[in-house]
Amino acid sequence: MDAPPLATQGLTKIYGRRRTVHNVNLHVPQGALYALLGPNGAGKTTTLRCLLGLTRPTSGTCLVLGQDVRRPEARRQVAGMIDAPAFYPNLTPAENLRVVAELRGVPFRQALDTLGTVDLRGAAHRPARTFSLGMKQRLGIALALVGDPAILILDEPQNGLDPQGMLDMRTLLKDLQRRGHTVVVSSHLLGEVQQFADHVGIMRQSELVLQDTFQAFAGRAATHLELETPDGVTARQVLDRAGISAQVQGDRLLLPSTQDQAGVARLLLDAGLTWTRLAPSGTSLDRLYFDLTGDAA
Ligand SMILES: Nc1ncnc2c1ncn2[C@@H]1O[C@H](COP(=O)(O)OP(=O)(O)OP(=O)(O)O)[C@@H](O)[C@H]1O
Repeated sequence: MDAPPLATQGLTKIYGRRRTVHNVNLHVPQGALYALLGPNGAGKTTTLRCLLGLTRPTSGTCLVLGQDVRRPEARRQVAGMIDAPAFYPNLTPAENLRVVAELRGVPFRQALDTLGTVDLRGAAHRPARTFSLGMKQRLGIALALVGDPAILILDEPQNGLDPQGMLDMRTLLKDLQRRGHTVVVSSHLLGEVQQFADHVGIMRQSELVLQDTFQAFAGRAATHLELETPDGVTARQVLDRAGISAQVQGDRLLLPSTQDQAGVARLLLDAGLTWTRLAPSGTSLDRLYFDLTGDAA
């Protein structure tokens, strides 16, 4: 089996007498858009710093495509942005890219293409100090993309952004994934992460307390599968014939949460039915997150 793009084994970091990361076994699958969630101080940034090879673990290892991140060939596969984006504010994006391209031995033309990916081509020749926070974050990502690393690690890229900036960042993250990058993003905003991540790891007080696909995580919160369809009576008959008991609640049907969502969708489609909503619901995800972390989402 191929090694996953990113993994940690027993990752532990101790600063002085303070244990910041304890025995974390992260597993980030190929092509994932993985959110590392947790309240402030949970140990997310330290974990990401170790994954980027910026901080040496006290014990345990960080593996990039199966190799220790401290090996140069592993380091070349992973890039990112920790805390604030790092660039020369008095230089333009094009000038910043030239500096990074030279450092990484990448042709300048190729480096310049990253501005298209982050939608900053129109601002290529403006000093970066004049940028909004969202533009600065996107410039930071463009710089990380120089050399086309397989894996991107971004520490709270949505922090401090206004709603439009958040939306742009969400779109960019999905686009990076579509372009084939494996992306890891830390956040303390469950509501945001819910809108883009397909995998989730949750940290609390230095430990990884949950790691799963987002769908499975959401499934833990669900007590039932909720179906809204303009043709509830026929839908109920179709489900009944397939041995699925559905309760009627107002204009919705509630199915057991154990039902396979894709299977139910297939049944409805085969019967020529449409629906406006088919999704797990029940205990709120916020509640589940709070129970896991003690943090209000
Ligand atoms: N270089 C350091 N020296 C000493 N303590 C540190 C250092 N870096 C982090 N810590 C401590 O480790 C704990 C975890 O910090 P970390 O930044 O990894 O958490 P986080 O989950 O990213 O939180 P935040 O969202 O606030 O950045 C914090 O209490 C922090 O003060």
